[in-house]
Amino acid sequence: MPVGKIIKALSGFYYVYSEGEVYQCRGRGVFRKQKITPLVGDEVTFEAENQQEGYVLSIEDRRNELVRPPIANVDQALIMTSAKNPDFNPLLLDRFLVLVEANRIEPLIVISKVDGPKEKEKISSFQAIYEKIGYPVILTSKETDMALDQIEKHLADKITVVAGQSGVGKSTLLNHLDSALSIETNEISESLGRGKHTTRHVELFEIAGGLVADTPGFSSLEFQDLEEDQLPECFPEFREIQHLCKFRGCLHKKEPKCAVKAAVDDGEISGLRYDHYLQFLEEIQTRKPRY
Ligand SMILES: Nc1nc2c(ncn2[C@@H]2O[C@H](COP(=O)(O)OP(=O)(O)OP(=O)(O)O)[C@@H](O)[C@H]2O)c(=O)[nH]1
Ligand SMILES: [Zn+2]
Repeated sequence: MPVGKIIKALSGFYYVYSEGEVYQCRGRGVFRKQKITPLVGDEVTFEAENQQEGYVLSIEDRRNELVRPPIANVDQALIMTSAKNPDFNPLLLDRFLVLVEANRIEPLIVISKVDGPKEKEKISSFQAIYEKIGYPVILTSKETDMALDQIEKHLADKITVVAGQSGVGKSTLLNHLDSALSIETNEISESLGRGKHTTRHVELFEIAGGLVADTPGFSSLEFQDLEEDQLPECFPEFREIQHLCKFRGCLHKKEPKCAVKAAVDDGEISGLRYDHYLQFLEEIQTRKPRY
């Protein structure tokens, strides 16, 4: 039975990529009965007489599953933030990083609009914080042609979604990565008077030996599904030393003999990251229960 990966879902068809060819498939009837919806990113087995008429027969277990956009098995999130316009926002960056970590997705941080020495100076201390944690950080600007070769190196063999605040340059980057994508950037969509974020299908595009979603990911930045004990797991620099805390399940807040707090006091862990952690923890602890 051939295996492949769904790279596009549109009008009830699933487009399965397998060994260099794309097969247009329908889902098996039993999926609807079992309320299973195949997703872009799914690893599937299928059968097809020809490239127009196939059936998806089974879906492999998913490693993760994003809701908006609906994509399964995402390996990497390219989190884009800008040095200016909009202003660099480390709180928002940490929010993205937590959501990405919670979904077992690897982050790649791209800071855009580092157009000159002034911007470089402004973000250098932040860059150091994230690189120390082990996150890759790539700086881009118009002049350096968006550091495409550096970014492309991270795309091979992965499914990547691009995430980030409005206006940071996600569409600009995607268009540079593959001009065939021709995604509307802000200026164009505004001048045409069309609303942004019009509903469109999700599609994975092959770029630099990997697959990149053409629709930005993580539209909701709330920690809806995250419990308080999962939050420290989303900070790799806490994860690394928390076995040294006196209490198992230490939330690194008021507990005595907490290794994380000690590391913050020593400057080993960034105080800014720790402040954001406390803010997120508070948010989770005061969240209204859902029924
Ligand atoms: N100076 C500078 N401007 C940039 C850079 N990248 C993008 N821009 C500009 O930033 C603006 C917003 O870019 P977009 O690509 O539309 O941003 P986006 O993240 O896709 O925004 P949304 O579609 O609203 O989510 C445009 O005017 C771009 O020309 C950069 O590296 N340097
Ligand atoms: Zn602790």
